[in-house]
Formats: sequence, structure tokens, C-alpha cells
Amino acid sequence: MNRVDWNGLDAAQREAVLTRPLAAQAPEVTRTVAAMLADVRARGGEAVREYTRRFDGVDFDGADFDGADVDGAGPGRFRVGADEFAEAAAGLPAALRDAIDEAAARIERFHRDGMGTPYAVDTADGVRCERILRPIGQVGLYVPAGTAPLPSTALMLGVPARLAGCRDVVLCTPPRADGSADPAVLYAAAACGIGTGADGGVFKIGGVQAIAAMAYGAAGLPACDKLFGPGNGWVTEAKRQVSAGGAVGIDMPAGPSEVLVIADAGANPAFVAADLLSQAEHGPDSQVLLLSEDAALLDRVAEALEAQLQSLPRAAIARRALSGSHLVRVESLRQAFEISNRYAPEHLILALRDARAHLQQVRAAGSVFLGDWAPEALGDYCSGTNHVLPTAGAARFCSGVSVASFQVAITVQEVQPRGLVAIGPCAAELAAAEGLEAHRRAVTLRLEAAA
Ligand SMILES: NC(=O)c1ccc[n+]([C@@H]2O[C@H](COP(=O)([O-])OP(=O)(O)OC[C@H]3O[C@@H](n4cnc5c(N)ncnc54)[C@H](O)[C@@H]3O)[C@@H](O)[C@H]2O)c1
Ligand SMILES: N[C@H](CO)Cc1c[nH]c[nH+]1
Ligand SMILES: [Zn+2]
Repeated sequence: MNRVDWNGLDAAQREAVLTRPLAAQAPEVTRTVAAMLADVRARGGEAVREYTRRFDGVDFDGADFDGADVDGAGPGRFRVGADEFAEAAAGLPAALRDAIDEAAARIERFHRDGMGTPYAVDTADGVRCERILRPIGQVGLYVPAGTAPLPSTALMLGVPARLAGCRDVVLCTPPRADGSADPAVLYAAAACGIGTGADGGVFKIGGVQAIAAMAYGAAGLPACDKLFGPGNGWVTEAKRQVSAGGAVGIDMPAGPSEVLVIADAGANPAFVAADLLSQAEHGPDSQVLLLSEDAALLDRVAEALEAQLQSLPRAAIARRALSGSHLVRVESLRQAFEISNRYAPEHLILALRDARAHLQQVRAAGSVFLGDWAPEALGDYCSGTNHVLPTAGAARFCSGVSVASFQVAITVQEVQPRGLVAIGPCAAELAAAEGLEAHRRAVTLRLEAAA
């Protein structure tokens, strides 16, 4: 990891420290993704099949890739059949099944309490305004499995989708080399009721081609109203591009993982190093930052990182992520929070003695971890909060996945004649000021009728 002193950097160098690795390669990714999306749009399932062969090394040689035959899922098809679900559940170690069930229950507990509630207000006598909630009709979930399958992501998306009442849920995840889906992802999907009923289903499709298939409807998938889930740079760019057209919504940019740690002299260097590595091991594009006033702490964390890397199976990936990451000496905690709020990290760990007291200084972050005993990994799996979170600075303006992400809120107004008499003149006056005569008449005609 690169070691810098914030006060010794000029503006451009500071910018470089806070620039995400993906930003540098964006134009090339943008072009590749645009071409792939256009191809799936034009050629449908055949293009999905071709990209699956190219990127995942699997050739699904089913009969009809565009819908007619997908219900009879079997070997050679994108859609996961009942037999593969059953095999997955039977083959999974009991301890893993229990862990998935336990995590699902805690995620549900947290998300259920945070569900938005409809409300109604009489804004005037005879004027009732309401906000009601409806589940989004057709939702598409993406569960990454490039560097490693993430069954926890299936829970993070599937649990709130179910709580919101979404009935038509499809889930895409890249196939393994033998053409099967990761069994733990299937078990987690099934635990959320995805893929086992008549509606929706789980499809073995990854990357850009999965996002295209869910956005446009291809390879047996319906065109979805909204897409959810994290992914690498290609997946995240694909989500951005399909949503730019306005035909499909997305949850947020949830790209390569990030963590920013603010640590004081009392922090445990081994804990801090482990937290940095747990995001660095996600992928070479991950970025991790450590800010501290204490130079000795930065030294000890650097040593701990090296020591822990020795026994890390994904050390090569983590080292690449660390090469684009920094250990930053700051002059004060105040400066640390200024930097953090500007960076707007996906995850923010406050390894501080009085962490809660500093929470009020946090203005932008996907999820915050207070103190020494809340490793970010708990939020990834089972504390109950959602791990699908905004990256690349998007935490400045959007939030992680919640039940509300799967709902639309609709406002309703019900007006009695006395209500129209009460507020109609206000509307008529404003309509006249805007020169919109039809608007004004829609009110005044009724005022006359009510008189
Ligand atoms: N922000 C969040 O909430 C969050 C949560 C979990 C994971 N993540 C991130 O999700 C990412 C998962 O990435 P992953 O790679 O492991 O899995 P992935 O499923 O996102 O990507 C794998 C797919 O990428 C495609 N691909 C690979 N190389 C390509 C190329 N050269 N051109 C076009 N497409 C290509 C392939 O189709 C492959 O199936 C990681 O970066 C991780 O940090 C983020
Ligand atoms: N840290 C990831 C979000 O950036 C989520 C995750 C899933 N599994 C492990 N971690
Ligand atoms: Zn993680």
C-alpha cells in the first residue's frame, strides 16, 4: 500500500489518492459494454449464449434461447431446473445451510423493521392526501460469481424483494465451468422463494449479457422494470447504460468493493489490516484507504498487512487492489472526516476509542462500522444490514438496498366538495399566474358547480 502524508500532497496528488482504480479504464469498458448490450438487443439469446461461452467457458446448447421452451429447463439451458435446486440443497454441508438460514433471518429482522409505512394526512378540511406503497412488478437480481460466488448477495437482494411483496423475481448468476450454478447461491435464492415457484427463476448467465437479458428480455428472461445487485466494472457499467435509456431502473452503482478506515493510536493493527484485506480480496479493482493521525499505527498496520498476506489464498488479487490503495497520515480526525465525506466510501470503519461520538461527523457513506468489534465482514454476511451499497462516491447521493428499493410510492388525493371550495382558489390563482387556462378552468368549473 502506498504511504502518504495528506498535508504534503498538492491538489492533484490528493485527487489521485481518492480516485477509484476503475476510473482510469472507464472509456474502454464503456465501449465494450455498449457493443455487447447492442448485440444482445439485436440477437437475443444467441448473443447471450456466445458471451457465456466466451467469458464463462460454458456452451448452453439448448433449443430455444428466446423463451418458448424455457419452462422445461434441463441440462444445456440457462434456467436452473427443480432437479438442480434439489441437488444443491442436498449436497450443501448442514453448517452452511444453517449459516445461510441464520443470516437470512437476521437480514429479514433488520429490513422488516425498516419497511416504509403508508400514511395519510388531511391537508385541509375535505382534502385527504395519501402515500401508498406497491411492489415493483418485475425485478431482476444479479448475484456475482466471477472471482467467487456470493450466496450472501442472493440473501441481500432476495430478502427485501420478498418483504416488499415482489412476485416476479428473476435472478442471474454466472455459471461454473461445468455449467452448473453455485449450490449455495441456489440454496440462498430458494430460501427467499426465488426460482422454486411458477414465477421468476434463476438463470445461469453472468456479466454484461445477464444485465442485457434482464433489461431487454432475452434468453428466456422477461424485460424487467428494475435491476438490482453488485458486480464488477463491466456489470456496473452495463447497469448504468441500460438505465440511461430510461426503460429500466437500477438500484445504484454497486461496483468494486471499497473500505475507508479511520483509526486512532489505540486501534488494533491486526484488526485494521484484516478489515482492509477483506475488501482488497474481492477483486483487483477494490480500493482500501486507511486514515490516521498516528504514524506508528500506520507502520504497524503496514507490517500486519504484509504478515497476513502471506497466508491469504487470494493474496495476488489483494496485492493488486493494495497497489491502488493508500495509508494516509492526517493532521487531525477533523481532516480525516473531511476526506472521508469527500470520498464517500461504500464502507466506513471508525476504529476509534469513542467511535459513536464521531458518528455525527459522517455525511456520506454506504454503511458505517463503529469501534473495534464491528468488522466490515459482519455487515457483509449477517449483522442484518444490507451489503449491496453504493460505490465510486455514489454514497453522496444514494443509499444501500432496502425494502423501499423494491417498492414504488404512489401518492393519492381524495377531495370532498368542501375541500375543493377550501383549496380551489389557491390553485386557480397559481394556474392564472402560469398562464395555464385549462388548469384554472378545471378548478373554477368545479368551484361554480359546488357553490
Ligand atoms: N458494492 C457492492 O455492494 C458489492 C457487493 C458485493 C460484491 N461487490 C463487487 O462485485 C464484484 C464481483 O465481481 P466478479 O468479477 O467477482 O463477478 P461478476 O459476476 O460481477 O463478474 C463476472 C462476469 O464478468 C464478465 N467479464 C469478465 N471479464 C470480462 C471482460 N473482459 N469483458 C466483459 N465482461 C467480462 C463475465 O461475464 C463474468 O461472468 C467485485 O468487484 C466485488 O467487489 C460489490
Ligand atoms: N463486501 C462486499 C460488498 O462490497 C459484500 C460481500 C459479499 N461477500 C463478502 N462480501
Ligand atoms: Zn466483502
